[in-house]
Amino acid sequence: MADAKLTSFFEQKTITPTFYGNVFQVNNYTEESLCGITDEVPIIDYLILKSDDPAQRSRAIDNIGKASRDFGFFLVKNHPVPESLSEKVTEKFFEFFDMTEEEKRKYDTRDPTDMIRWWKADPKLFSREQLNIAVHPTFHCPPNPSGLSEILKEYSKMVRELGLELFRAISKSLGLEEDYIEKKMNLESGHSFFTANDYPPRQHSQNRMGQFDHTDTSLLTLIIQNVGGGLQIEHEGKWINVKFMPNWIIVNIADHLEILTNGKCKAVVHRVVLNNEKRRFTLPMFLGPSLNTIVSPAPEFVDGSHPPAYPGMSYQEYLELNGYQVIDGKSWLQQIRY
Ligand SMILES: O=C(O)CCC(=O)C(=O)O
Ligand SMILES: [Fe+2]
Repeated sequence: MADAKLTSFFEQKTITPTFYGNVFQVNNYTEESLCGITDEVPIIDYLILKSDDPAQRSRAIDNIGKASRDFGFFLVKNHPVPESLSEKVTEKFFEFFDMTEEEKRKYDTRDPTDMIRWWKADPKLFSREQLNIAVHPTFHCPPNPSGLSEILKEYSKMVRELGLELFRAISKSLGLEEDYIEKKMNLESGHSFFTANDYPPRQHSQNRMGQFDHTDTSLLTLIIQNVGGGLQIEHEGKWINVKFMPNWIIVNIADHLEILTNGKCKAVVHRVVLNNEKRRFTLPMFLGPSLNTIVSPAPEFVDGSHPPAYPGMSYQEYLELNGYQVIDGKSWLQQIRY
């Protein structure tokens, strides 16, 4: 249940969850402003995180902590998810997106609580087709194309396990027990979902936007892509083009880790511009708390000089208030910060 401070917050402010309604903002983007810059981003070597040498492990944990605080973002290389599995899952989703619009419309339900939802953007605003699938605690998947469900289940299990390892490392980097986040956020019954994103290449699109600036609603997001060139993260007032090798996994710190740590970990603001030449597919897995977990800044992160900066509410309420999406292309989190 929302706390009193939150209720008064909503009485004072009118937040209208109009989904990507701000056309002015859309037209406001110039070609130049979408270019982004090339800069270093943190890279974590998973082999070092799992090394037998405690000194190496603790160096990797420190690096994860630093990346979570300074960037809200890092790349993971040498992780255990096989490249062949990521390729298979990508192929299957391309088969899904290549089905007729009539078949896909079965999932165009307009009900944000549905566990499988397909949706295509108004191409005048931005260019993206997406399929949301809730996979934990209960696994859902469309029956077609055949084979998608089996592959997605296997992939989902592996990425979730990787995510749990990262939660352990983040907990330790914060000076806490390694199962701190796992227990506090009830991850055993954590609500996790995928969004499969299909972006056309630039030359087949009316505009350059794939997704407006936003933070993710989850705790942590783990993403694979078929081709680079598209994702940009905001860091120190600049947009960095995220370039990385095939089979590295992108990790975003998301809203609920920022709320839980009272702002110590940063939810990264990011956006997607279209790849100039290639059709681009990405598959973020959004790892969240269980739907009924009330998340507020934990006592470990609150003191006289760090009062709670966010209201407490359940993950379900947060998703509902958010229309299960971002608002006006802006970070929802920025709007609820005290
Ligand atoms: O497609 C990407 O590169 C990022 C996707 C993303 O940010 C999202 O779906 O929330
Ligand atoms: Fe995102």
